[in-house]
Amino acid sequence: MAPHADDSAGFANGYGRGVAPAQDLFTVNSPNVEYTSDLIKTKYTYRTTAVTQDADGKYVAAPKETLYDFKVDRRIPKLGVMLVGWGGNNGTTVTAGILANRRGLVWESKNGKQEANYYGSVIMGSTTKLGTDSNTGKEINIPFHDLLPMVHPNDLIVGGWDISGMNLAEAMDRAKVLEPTLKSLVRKELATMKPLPSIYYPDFIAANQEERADNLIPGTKASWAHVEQIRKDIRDFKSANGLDKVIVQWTANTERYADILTGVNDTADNLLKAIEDGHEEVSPSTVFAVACILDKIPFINGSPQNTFVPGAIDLAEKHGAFIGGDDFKSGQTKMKSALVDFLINAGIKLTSIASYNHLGNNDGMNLSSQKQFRSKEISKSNVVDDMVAANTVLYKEGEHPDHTVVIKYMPAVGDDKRALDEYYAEIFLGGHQTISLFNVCEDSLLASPLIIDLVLVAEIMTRIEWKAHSSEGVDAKYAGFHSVLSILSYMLKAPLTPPGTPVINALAKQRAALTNIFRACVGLDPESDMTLEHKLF
Ligand SMILES: NC(=O)c1ccc[n+]([C@@H]2O[C@H](COP(=O)([O-])OP(=O)(O)OC[C@H]3O[C@@H](n4cnc5c(N)ncnc54)[C@H](O)[C@@H]3O)[C@@H](O)[C@H]2O)c1
Ligand SMILES: O=P([O-])([O-])O[C@@H]1[C@@H](O)[C@H](O)[C@@H](O)[C@H](O)[C@@H]1O
Repeated sequence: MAPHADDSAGFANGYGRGVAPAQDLFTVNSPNVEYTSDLIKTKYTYRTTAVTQDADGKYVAAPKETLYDFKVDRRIPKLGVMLVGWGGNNGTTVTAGILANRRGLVWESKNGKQEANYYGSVIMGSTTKLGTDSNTGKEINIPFHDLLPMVHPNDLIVGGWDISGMNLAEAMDRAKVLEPTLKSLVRKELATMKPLPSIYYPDFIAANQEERADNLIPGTKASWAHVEQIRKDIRDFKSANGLDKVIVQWTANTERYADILTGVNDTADNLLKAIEDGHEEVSPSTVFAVACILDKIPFINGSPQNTFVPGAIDLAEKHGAFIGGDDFKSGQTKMKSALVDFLINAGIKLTSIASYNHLGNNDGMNLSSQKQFRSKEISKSNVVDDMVAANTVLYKEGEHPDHTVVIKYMPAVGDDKRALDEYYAEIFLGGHQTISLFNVCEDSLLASPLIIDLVLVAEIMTRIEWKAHSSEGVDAKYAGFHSVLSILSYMLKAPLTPPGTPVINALAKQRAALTNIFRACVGLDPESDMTLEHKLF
């Protein structure tokens, strides 16, 4: 989506919105924070608790301090986002939504006039506590987006690929997500947008998707030509739009899991060779991931399949490229990750979770195929594991609640997915608590803001570097965060983490990690909510 004619001013300095650092909402007054025209440099003391066990097996907890230098590039880039599956419900909805916000559109709805907004985006729609007013003692909260110099979604240039050749206006109609009055205001521009042809390996998605596959790059299994075509598409998109950076997100259909095969996708070299050899176990999403990794283009997987086979993670680490995933956490699972966190941390023993949902969009049709459903069942089921394992008072080793996930394709409800959940728990003295939820999730209107959050966070992470604080005065080199961006977990059902590191699904912990890492990058301690200033006096 080329920037709208009257938006050219938004790119005054050719480097994004040209928002001068001086316009930041706040500055930090600290000897550990230095501002230059292009950088925020901080010396940060990371405080944790190291736990060991003594000879009697008793825990010994010791405060631990690690000194880091962080560096944030304040210059906001002109950013493009390329969606794989651009012609889908999410792709068309997020594109129309960015356009509507950029233009400040207002349209008639059954409830009266509706203004464009970014509700449902944690970055654009929520606030975070900066601190406490020194005079009044009141909390000062600021828009999350202002915690760090992030790209504004109104400035995103959107493009992408789809196996369906429908232009975005026709695809928007096919999606049946948006109000006709809004569609009429964006139709003209969306009609000028046509997804690039994509790769299509029929065995990886449901057979019922074949009828829309009319916009294809030749070849039905992995090939180096496919990798090179995708790399070229990204280069051309970046050049045609005068972009500083591009981020790619998979919002195409859910694929079946790829088998993990020694000698095929277990290492970077084997994966590259498997693509060269056209191995049938390399999925389209993994081909896209490899193409992006080779050019250090951040690639995020919004679907549940195992795009990031071990060889892809190995390749990302070798190239210092960012990857993130899996599976947008938009409705039923987001609710679950908050509710289970609350119940178990309240000492209530969840013993059964039944999650049923039905939906009538194309995603639902694809998921009506068992292999694709299995990918989704895994991501929707594992979300409670960390919370259960952390509570050894309620659960013995290996014990966990019964948990079932059902998804049924019911065309009539379209994108307005119905989620029905029952949470059954043991409470005091043999009592039980039963919680039943009926949750209508307008899937694409919930997922689209997450696509934006994933882009904004992944992009700022490309402008943050760290190094261990040199005690001997010898400057170690700055480096980026680990290739696997686990900081994205708040937006994802099955968070990808660096190999061997724990998966955190508790929603509150995920948001706290995002908040406090950003706070550290401007030299502020984690927000503890202790508010001793209101408890000691
Ligand atoms: N709330 C949500 O909508 C939500 C939440 C979590 C995850 N997801 C996942 O996001 C993905 C997209 O959801 P949706 O509702 O937009 O689905 P959708 O079926 O409307 O869109 C998917 C698009 O991908 C295209 N496609 C399929 N294979 C492709 C390929 N190899 N290359 C390029 N395009 C390809 C299809 O033609 C389609 O237009 C699905 O995997 C879904 O499971 C959605
Ligand atoms: O995020 P969430 O609402 O738990 O999960 C959703 C599922 O319930 C739905 O069946 C599927 O179509 C969506 O892609 C999404 O994954």
